[in-house]
Amino acid sequence: MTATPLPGKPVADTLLSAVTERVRALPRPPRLALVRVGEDPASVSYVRSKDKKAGQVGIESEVHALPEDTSQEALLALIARLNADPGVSGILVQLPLPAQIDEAAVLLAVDPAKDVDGFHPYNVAQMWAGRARLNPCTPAGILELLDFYHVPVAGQRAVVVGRSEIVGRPMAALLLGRDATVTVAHSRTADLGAVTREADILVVAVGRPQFITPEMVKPGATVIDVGINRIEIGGQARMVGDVHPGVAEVAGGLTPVPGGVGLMTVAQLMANTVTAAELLARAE
Ligand SMILES: NC(=O)C1=CN([C@@H]2O[C@H](COP(=O)(O)OP(=O)(O)OC[C@H]3O[C@@H](n4cnc5c(N)ncnc54)[C@H](OP(=O)(O)O)[C@@H]3O)[C@@H](O)[C@H]2O)C=CC1
Ligand SMILES: Nc1nc(=O)c2c([nH]1)NC[C@@H]1CN(c3ccc(C(=O)N[C@@H](CCC(=O)O)C(=O)O)cc3)C=[N+]21
Repeated sequence: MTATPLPGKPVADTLLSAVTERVRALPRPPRLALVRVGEDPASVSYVRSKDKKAGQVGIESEVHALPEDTSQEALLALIARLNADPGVSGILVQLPLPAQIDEAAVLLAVDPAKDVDGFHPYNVAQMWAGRARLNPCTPAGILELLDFYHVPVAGQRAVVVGRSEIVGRPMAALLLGRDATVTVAHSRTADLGAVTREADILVVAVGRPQFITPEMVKPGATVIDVGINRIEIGGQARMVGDVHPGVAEVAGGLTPVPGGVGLMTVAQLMANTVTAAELLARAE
């Protein structure tokens, strides 16, 4: 058996054309503020692609690139200014932040109504309660992908490997909200393979190249590979996921890397930005 490939592109394109329509229906274009601290090459490239995608769907964007040695005070001052600016509908602070900055304090400072990442504690609580309007982009994008490919979620056994605040935990919350039976596995999980083999839907966000091997997967399962790992093979730079290619021989469906979840993350950010702008326009 060979798994059905589940590419992100048709899903992202469908989501983005709906976003473009919603942008046109607004009195003025949404504006997305992208904040980056330092020059981490991955962060530079992600922020650039978010900036570019915004332009393609009619969302205005502004990139605030701050030096590596920016103080927490200076970053909080910028966020306060963006919160107060009625022209700004969404604010994203690219993670990770340099060590001198307390990430939790920064996430707490973003106006929850403009928190297009869904990382503010208020939005996190709303999400776990099953009533958030702004959900974290990667997990929300994964649900869009499952729906697009008609993968049933309600009543299914879902296993999420990884418990980060940006992927694993919110993924578990959203799957629970869709009536899956959810297990969260992590580095202290005993007999990980036995746990992952239970999954009808297996979401992998570990950050280790080709970590999930074929014997860890139930035949026919849907496998979502969130991992982005840059490695060198024979002197060639390559991007690989957290799932071993051999899993395609066992799984029923598998997302590619690149071209899978990453595209959904960026598309969902545009959807969240237009949602924030709609809420702001309604409140006026
Ligand atoms: N495609 C996309 O849009 C996105 C991709 N990513 C990618 O997804 C991956 C994960 O990202 P992120 O969640 O931020 O990563 P983190 O490093 O924050 O979290 C990794 C998680 O994996 C768990 N883990 C590590 N080793 C093992 C192990 N041996 N067995 C079981 N669990 C383990 C950790 O467990 P513990 O908590 O016990 O330490 C932790 O919960 C990365 O490759 C990242 O680049 C991230 C965001 C978006
Ligand atoms: N506040 C915050 N919000 C985030 O959403 C956030 C973050 N911080 N920090 C880092 C992670 C990572 N992330 C990705 C975005 C796009 C791709 C993406 O576009 N991937 C493409 C191509 C990747 C490439 O070519 O470099 C793909 O998988 O096909 C991947 C990963 C968002 N993150």
